[in-house]
Amino acid sequence: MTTTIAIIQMHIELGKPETNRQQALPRIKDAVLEGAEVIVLPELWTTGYDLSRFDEIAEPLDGPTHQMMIELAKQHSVTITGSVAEKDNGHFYNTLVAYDPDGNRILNYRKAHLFRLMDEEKYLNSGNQKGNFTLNDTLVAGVICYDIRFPEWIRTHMLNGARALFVVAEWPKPRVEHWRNILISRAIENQSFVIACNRVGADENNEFGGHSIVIDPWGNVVAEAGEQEEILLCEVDFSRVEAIREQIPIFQDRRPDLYE
Ligand SMILES: NC(=O)CCC(=O)C(=O)O
Repeated sequence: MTTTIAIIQMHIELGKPETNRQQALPRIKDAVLEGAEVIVLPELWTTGYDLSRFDEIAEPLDGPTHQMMIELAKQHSVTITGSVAEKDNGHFYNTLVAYDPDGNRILNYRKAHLFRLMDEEKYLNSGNQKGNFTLNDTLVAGVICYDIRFPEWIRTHMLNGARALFVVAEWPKPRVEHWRNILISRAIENQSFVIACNRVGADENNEFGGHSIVIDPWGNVVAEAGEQEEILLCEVDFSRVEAIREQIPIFQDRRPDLYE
């Protein structure tokens, strides 16, 4: 059985949550019309990296962005995911959430590795929980941008049994080859689907690279966007993971006794 995934590769207006929500809306509706069952939005898709204004624009987990995601999920019977600037008890987080078709929050993952090159460590707290969640009956994982540079972090999610890695990002254009190569490596070494959404456009400091991508557990790129706004659609059959994990049983052949 396949699942239709839609990756919304969009521009994000810096520090303008309501504008970004309104700009995402028609794209999400188009994705639904195309048959999407799972909709993936970028990292910090309502605020961008306006970190110094998070006191004004970050929201608690019942804020307007979450209400919108819940309503869309219920109205269109889809799962919807993306990271949102979170404010909790005076602390700020870059938090990846997912809502199922009943509007239940099935993922609440705070970015674990903060990216110094974009000043995250100055403004944000890091999370310390994994991003595993269940999509229909399939265990998957969700992480945020810089997290993909830490193969051991991704591996811990895969050792829990995840069959797919969802990634949301604001990944700058000058390093887009790192993005592609790291994601392909994470797919091959974990024999997992990788479903990754990057933004496009620019803010005051960075131009972003697009190239949202879907990679199968053999490492083949099965769908890839360009550098402009785009809805990237892809059918994914999560059951393909088993056959590849049987053919080359890396999870059985691991030698954790040697790795510490
Ligand atoms: N938003 C991010 O975490 C960017 C990570 C990045 O650009 C990298 O090179 O790593």
